[in-house]
Amino acid sequence: MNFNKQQLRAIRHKNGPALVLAVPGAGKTTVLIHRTYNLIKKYNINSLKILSITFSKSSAKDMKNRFNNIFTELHNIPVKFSTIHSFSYTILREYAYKNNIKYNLIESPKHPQYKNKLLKEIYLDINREYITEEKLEGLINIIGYVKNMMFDINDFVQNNKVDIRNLKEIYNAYEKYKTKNFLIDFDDMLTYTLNILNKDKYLLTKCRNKYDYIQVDEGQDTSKIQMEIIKTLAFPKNNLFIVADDDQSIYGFRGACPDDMLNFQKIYPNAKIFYMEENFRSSNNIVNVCNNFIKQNTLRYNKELFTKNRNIRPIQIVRTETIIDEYEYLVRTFKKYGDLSNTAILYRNNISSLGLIEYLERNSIPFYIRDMKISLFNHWIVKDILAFLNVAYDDTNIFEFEKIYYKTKGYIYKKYINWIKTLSYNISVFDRLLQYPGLREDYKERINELKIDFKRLSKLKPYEAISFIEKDLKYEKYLKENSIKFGYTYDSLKTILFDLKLIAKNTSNIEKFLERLKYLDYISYKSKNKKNGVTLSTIHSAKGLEFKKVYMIDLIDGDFPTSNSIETFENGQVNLLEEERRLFYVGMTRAKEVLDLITTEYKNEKKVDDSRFLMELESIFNNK
Ligand SMILES: Nc1ncnc2c1ncn2[C@@H]1O[C@H](COP(=O)(O)OP(=O)(O)OP(=O)(O)O)[C@@H](O)[C@H]1O
Repeated sequence: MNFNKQQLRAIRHKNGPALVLAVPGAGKTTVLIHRTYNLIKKYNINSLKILSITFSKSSAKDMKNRFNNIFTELHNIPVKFSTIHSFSYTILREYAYKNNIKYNLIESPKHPQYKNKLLKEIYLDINREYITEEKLEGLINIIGYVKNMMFDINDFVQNNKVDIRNLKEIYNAYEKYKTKNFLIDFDDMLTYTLNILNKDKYLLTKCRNKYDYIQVDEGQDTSKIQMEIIKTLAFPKNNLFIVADDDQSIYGFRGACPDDMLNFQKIYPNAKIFYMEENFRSSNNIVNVCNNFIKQNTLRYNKELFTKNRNIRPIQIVRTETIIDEYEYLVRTFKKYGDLSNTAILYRNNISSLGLIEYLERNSIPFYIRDMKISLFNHWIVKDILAFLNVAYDDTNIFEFEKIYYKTKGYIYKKYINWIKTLSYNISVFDRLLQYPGLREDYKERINELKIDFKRLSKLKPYEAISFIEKDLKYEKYLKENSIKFGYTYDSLKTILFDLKLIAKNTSNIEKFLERLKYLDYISYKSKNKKNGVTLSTIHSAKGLEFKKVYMIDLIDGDFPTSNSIETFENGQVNLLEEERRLFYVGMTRAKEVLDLITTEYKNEKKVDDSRFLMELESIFNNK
């Protein structure tokens, strides 16, 4: 590979702190790998003395593979690429061993005190209501944010508006329970490690002596506490080499804090700063537009993104009428290509993949889902719909009815449900309700009506059944009234119903519909090992990757950028909207040759606006 001057300078850097500030596709990872080689081969550094820290397990693995593939002659020399968490864990384990403590990690769903389960129980205990999966994810992010930013929970609650009731009490109860039972989660790994390094001089010296060179990839997404650990370890040699692109910082919500990057020379006055502004990845068309796009952010180091690559194809904005047209556009395009392994569909929110999976599968387009963290088919809305259907087929099923009685019409109270549980389980729940002592006539009428509606529901085909639940059984009303409380937009919830109807449309009966859901769930899960299809990924998970062709979908204002970021922007705060813009930029800069930005005019039968980022891009196109 012919390195440019900027890359060579960075690769040859040996001692002292250095920050490589680079643009996307500038070869940050490439430089880090070649510098590692240089340290070992040219400067004769023992490979065991070099610690390279990456953002995620998969990037540690990718980097190790890239290193081994390029430098085959070093394949039997141990080179350490590790995440900050796994590295911290080794320190924590050693400390625990020395002090005869046994910490238990509660991040696995198999653990009896699994973090999510524990938090759900604490939430229920304190707030007297169940927490939804999304809210739980939000709660976990907030806890992670507080720890990663090294905030005190009292200060945090005082200075921030959060939509989790009794956050402070939940946070404290969670901490107390873990401490008492020697349980830790991923965030604790970091807090414990920093505490250990601060109080155990023996371990601190041992760690400092172990590594002479520390390198950090994706420095922009390192959190405050992670940076503290790294700085503590590197001291006093301070042979710290960080590669970063502040424009690609997309984990602010989890505590990523590029401030230390922006203040690097204040922390290390003798630091070298290398700029790498040449992009080797993308066509000239893509690079030029991306450069102008990101310049609209105010919170950034100014860099000039450029490339010597030629023009290939202008970025295309594709406007479709409906989401279905969006899918059809993709299918039509993909059918023209043979190999899809170098193609990606990127989206802001995981939920965008639900209908897409159905459509791609039905059209025999192979796909690979990169970050299938949760099963979408286990979404609570899907579970609700299944509960409605189960009650329709067996109206004695109190357990299923309990999941939905307050989500449908009829105004049934919890006390009625508790009472009817004392009656025979072989009788219809509606007949049992009718026996409730002193029930008013109008209530009886409502319950009778509900009983008839559920009977009717049992006779409908899947598509009609979901529409019936939505409209006639007033599930839509429930979603509308509760969406904000749950922290969603009503639209995003409607999208799930829309996708379910899309799946239902092609099935003739409920068994077939359930089979189809299970099948889609199964192939989505299995697709993890199938890398020859088009890659489906959130932009967050596509970080660091590159594809010849990229299709960004669902580019609708309110979804991307999120309505929350728009609202805070309108109230004078730019940071959330700027993080959205960076995310958009990360998505666009994954493309080498083809970049299509796709939006739709109607979503859930409602007219929607194009993402404001598309307008910004159009004005960039027009000013050229
Ligand atoms: N000097 C060079 N000549 C040609 N190609 C290069 C050079 N340096 C890097 N590349 C190529 O450019 C692409 C981008 O490199 P790399 O993935 O290391 O960039 P990056 O800065 O880590 O990107 P990003 O931050 O956008 O994920 C890769 O395909 C890499 O092989």
